[in-house]
Amino acid sequence: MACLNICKEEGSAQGKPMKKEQEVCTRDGSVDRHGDPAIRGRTGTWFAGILILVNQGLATLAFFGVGVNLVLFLTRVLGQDNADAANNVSKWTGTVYIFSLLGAFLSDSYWGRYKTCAIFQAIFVTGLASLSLTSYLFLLKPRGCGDEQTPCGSHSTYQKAFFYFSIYLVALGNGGYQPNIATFGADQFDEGDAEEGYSKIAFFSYFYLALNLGSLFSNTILGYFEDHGMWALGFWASAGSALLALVLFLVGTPRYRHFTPQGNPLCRFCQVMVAAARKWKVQRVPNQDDLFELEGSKDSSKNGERRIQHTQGFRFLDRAAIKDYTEDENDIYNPWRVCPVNQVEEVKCILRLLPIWLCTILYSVVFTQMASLFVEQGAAMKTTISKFHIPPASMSSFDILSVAAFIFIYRRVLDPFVAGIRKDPKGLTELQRMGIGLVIAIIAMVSAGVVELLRLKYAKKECPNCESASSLSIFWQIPQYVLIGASEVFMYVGQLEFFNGQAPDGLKSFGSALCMTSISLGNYVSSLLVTIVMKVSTRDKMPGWIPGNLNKGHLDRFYFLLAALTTADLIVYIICAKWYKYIKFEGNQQRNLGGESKLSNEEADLKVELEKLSDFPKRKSQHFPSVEMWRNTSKLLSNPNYHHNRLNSSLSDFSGNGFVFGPQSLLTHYYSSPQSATSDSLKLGISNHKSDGIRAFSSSSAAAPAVVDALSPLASAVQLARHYSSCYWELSKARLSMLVVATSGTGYVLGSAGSAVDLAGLGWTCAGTMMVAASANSLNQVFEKNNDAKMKRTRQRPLPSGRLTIPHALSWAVSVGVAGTAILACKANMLAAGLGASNLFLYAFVYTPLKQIHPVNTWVGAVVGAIPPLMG
Ligand SMILES: CC(C)=CCC/C(C)=C/CC/C(C)=C/COP(=O)(O)OP(=O)(O)O
Repeated sequence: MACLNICKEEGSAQGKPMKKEQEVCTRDGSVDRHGDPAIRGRTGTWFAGILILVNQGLATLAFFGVGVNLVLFLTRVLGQDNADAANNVSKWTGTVYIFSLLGAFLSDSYWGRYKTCAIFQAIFVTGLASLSLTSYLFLLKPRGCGDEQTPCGSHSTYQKAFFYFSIYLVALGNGGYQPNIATFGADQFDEGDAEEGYSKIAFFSYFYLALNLGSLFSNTILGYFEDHGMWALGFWASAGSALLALVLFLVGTPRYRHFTPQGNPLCRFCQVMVAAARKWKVQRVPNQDDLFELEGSKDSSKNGERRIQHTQGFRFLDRAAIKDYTEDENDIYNPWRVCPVNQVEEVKCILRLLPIWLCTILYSVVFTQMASLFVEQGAAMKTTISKFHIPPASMSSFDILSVAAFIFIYRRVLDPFVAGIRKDPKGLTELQRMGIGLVIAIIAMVSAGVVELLRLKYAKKECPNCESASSLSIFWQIPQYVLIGASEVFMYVGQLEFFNGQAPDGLKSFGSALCMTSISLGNYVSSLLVTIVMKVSTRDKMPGWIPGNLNKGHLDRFYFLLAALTTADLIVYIICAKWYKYIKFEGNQQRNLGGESKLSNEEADLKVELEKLSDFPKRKSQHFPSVEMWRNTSKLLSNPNYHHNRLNSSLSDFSGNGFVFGPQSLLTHYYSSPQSATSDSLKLGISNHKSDGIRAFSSSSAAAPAVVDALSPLASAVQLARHYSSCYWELSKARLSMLVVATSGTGYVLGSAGSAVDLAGLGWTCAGTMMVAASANSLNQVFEKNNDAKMKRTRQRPLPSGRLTIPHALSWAVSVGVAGTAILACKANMLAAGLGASNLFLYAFVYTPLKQIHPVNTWVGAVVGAIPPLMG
């Protein structure tokens, strides 16, 4: 009601007709900083979201600026031995994750996410500043010590105490802030709105990307300085970055949306358990109507929290909601005797999440290998290219690049592709994605095992007695890093979305903390596993699988063991995922992120109508819309809720997801001007309203067969051929590709200087280059469909104009790309094919995503342009 009032004031204050409630206020119960219902246009969404993403990137940079080389600091500066240093780092890392539970608890119960983030970030900055100061003033003595050659002097107990106090402040600050910032970012998008719900899902991917980019900077640049003894610089840079992150966070204060904390969840949990146990002997579990519900102001759902639908599982807990008092006692109910259904369902939700969460721990065991055994394996390989040394730990940059590329591939290609195939805008659910993450993790472990086998083979052949060395290049590790990066995108982004979306409203931060604790437990399980493996494998005086000298061990077997364990975990996971029931809310409070439905009720109705309409192209004998279709359409259009913008945004939402429905343009056409839809244009499925007057086919190429039925066979064949050839021409940016071919051909001719030009070779090289360039351009357009739709220059391209579907364009791109590379490989040489394929990758998967992120993409574009002459 409060929301309605505010919205009324909004409308009348401007002297305009009053806007509808859902257009102005958020529908998820979020409030602004004054506690009033949040107004959609003034709060949240991407302004707040981007601030939070940048804040996360900077804070991660700061955290890893300390974490990445802490073990080196302890050995070189504080003079600890390797084992003590490793132990201290493990304790410190573990503490970060324990503090994450504390942060989640405080924010869910009392402080709310904004306050918790601000307080813990302030602690984080204080810890970093104190660490920088302590190091600079007391620990880095004599000046310049702490690199590989110069050890530092001894330190007093006070100085060491200051150091530990500082790094544990950093742990407290980061731990308490981390789970809350992810959830707080997600809070900025209203699930009740289709567009914002979609942005919320995107937010989790970008959040993970920001996290990775921040750590990339620390792993490479800060790591380099610290490794060379410039510790104070590294720590001050971290402190500065954390301070900047905090300032940016505070800058967004007026724009944030908030959710009111719901009180101590531990207490609510215990109440349900105690109340259920007290009524253990109650025979009959009543039906839902007999269960206790809070009414009026006591109902937490009036407080922004949605009521969870009653579910059938864990029925013994329903006993907690059996009323065991008479009606007149209603006002003074004892929460330790009877609990409302919503409270009981909260407990059930968490119990359902636990098996899934347990299955994710083994994935984290695989993930942690990247920071430990992968590095040791890399150190035992050939780490030089000519005179340049590649630090084995820096190979994790491939993981980070892979994360960036796969976030993009997942969001722009795979999800729309799956949605297109399933004819369902949902795409993959979080649980499915986490399953895919496990599968990729298994492949990564197999790949690491195979590389280790090869490494051992080379080591034994060339230098049987060498200490941990092999002539196999460290670049053979790239696939395992890339695969781990890909698996993270599916597993960790899926996990973030899943635990955040599936946790009850009062426990959202706890949901994010579950992800963090899974990583931390992965660390502990990993060291437990290593200990067990070493104990078993060192029996009978054997060196064991993972000895100091890896050439004497069998790291390959350890990787294969992990692959086998992850496979077993995958099987258990599938069973748990099948058993899992997504959270559902009562009435129109249905959530969008649950995977069951990403649509609000309004959109769901619209989708049903559209799905009926989408049958149109399949009914080949019907060239005119059926009476039922007309009725559905007019019902849809006469409904005032489906105002123009909403309809269009819903349509573009569906098509943005690759959801194929034929009469999209038809429907938009009807809606914008029902009278102008001539029966001819309906019959042909051709829309006449394109701005450039081009008669284009209707939005989906799936509609083409229906169109063709209306014509004579020959005319239809010609029409189809013209349609597709013009689509492929435009998709391949044929004129640009021909220019590329010209540079490649010139290179070929210049390269044949002194001898006659082999014309056949020239022809094949040009053809191959043309096809690979066409493929690169087509992929570029697939990834840029949504952006192209926004610009006048590009909105007529085949994908944004709806003349071709994404799966169709992808099939074309893959076919010409593979064929072109094969032609170059067979008819030119492997170098040309390799350059062509790499250039395709560079343009489609590096330049294109970078284009939206940073102007540095122009440099990548320059390289892309420079490679074709080299191919020639
Ligand atoms: C052999 C091989 C793979 C060659 C590739 C050559 C190639 C495609 C060069 C294009 C280079 C480039 C930076 C184009 C701009 O794309 P854009 O995305 O900025 O253009 P847009 O905005 O018009 O889509």
